[in-house]
Amino acid sequence: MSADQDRIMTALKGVQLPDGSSLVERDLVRALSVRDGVVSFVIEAPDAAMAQAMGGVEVAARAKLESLPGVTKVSIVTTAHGPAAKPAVPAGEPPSLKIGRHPTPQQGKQGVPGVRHIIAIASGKGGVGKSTVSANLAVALARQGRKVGLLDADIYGPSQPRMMGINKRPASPDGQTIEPLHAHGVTLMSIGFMIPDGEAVVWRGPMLMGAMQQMLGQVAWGELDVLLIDMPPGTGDVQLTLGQKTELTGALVVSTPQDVALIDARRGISMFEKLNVPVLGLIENMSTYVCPNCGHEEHIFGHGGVAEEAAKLDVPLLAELPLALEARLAGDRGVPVAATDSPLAEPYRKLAERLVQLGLA
Ligand SMILES: Nc1ncnc2c1ncn2[C@@H]1O[C@H](COP(=O)(O)OP(=O)(O)OP(=O)(O)O)[C@@H](O)[C@H]1O
Repeated sequence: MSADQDRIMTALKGVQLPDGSSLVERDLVRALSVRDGVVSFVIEAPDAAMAQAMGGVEVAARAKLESLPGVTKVSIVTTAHGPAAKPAVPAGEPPSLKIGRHPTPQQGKQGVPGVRHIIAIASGKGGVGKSTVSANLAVALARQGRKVGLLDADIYGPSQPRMMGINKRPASPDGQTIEPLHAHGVTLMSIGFMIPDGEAVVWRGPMLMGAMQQMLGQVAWGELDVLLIDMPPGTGDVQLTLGQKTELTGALVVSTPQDVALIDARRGISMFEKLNVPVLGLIENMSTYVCPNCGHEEHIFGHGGVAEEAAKLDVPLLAELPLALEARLAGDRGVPVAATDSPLAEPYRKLAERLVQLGLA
């Protein structure tokens, strides 16, 4: 624990619970993070009733911390550990499926029963089109008759509900397993279906590890040829957890040809190498821009960078995907362009075909 974290924990020792004990004494503080004066943590109450009684405690904890020198912002989320009280749970909703619990101990890397390949789709940098590629590739594989799952693990901004055009809370008839949703022939699960906007952003290591374990192990994925995981950008806790704890077939790294994107992509690739996760190939997105009016082709973000990087790393450049307004509009509409008859579906069809030929999907 860092000196900053120590200081916060010491202050929290003075925050009393209704029964006279303290947050620290009862060991209810989770995922404490202190960065640039911003303090965030989770109060994990033992049950829903106690979580509800925590309102005053949250206010007191916030006031106490805000009075400390150097603290500029305090963000606290209260969650309940274990099942909610029965009457509070509407019928059909999963009572014991609180996503974001602590991980259960696990020996070594684990696969998902019934799933042949698990492929992480990653990028070094946000906004390069990783979610767009994940959605379209999943749909293109499904159109080729493959049984495909898509797990949206982008805790910072789950975009698959929007891109795949479906957003509702999955059911759990037995209260243990989560039934995934289905869209465009793809079996789909998103962290965004299960938690309120922004909640996961405050999670750190163990909470994220627990959430990933649940999304892989508690979801009834069924028999799949391939499960694609749309990762958060960068090289954070989700990547580490998945790389260390999940039997991944490998990772696909998406980048634009821009130098800054490539520098970040390189960082991502080196992380996967350290975790012994094979980098299956690179995908260049926003490769060229073809003007819809005059047909002129422009390399807006430069050209050839991703191909050079792939050659250097001795991994295949699996696709060069054009920058096209239609692709963005399709994503915003909830019908990925790969699900349509547009010529823009073609590069995704080829990418899917290539993965099947390589025995990866
Ligand atoms: N080839 C493309 N042509 C046009 N627009 C695209 C293309 N690829 C992605 N976009 C658009 O760029 C934006 C960012 O894409 P996307 O969300 O897929 O990126 P991301 O890498 O997953 O970002 P983040 O990691 O921040 O979630 C979206 O609005 C998307 O529609």
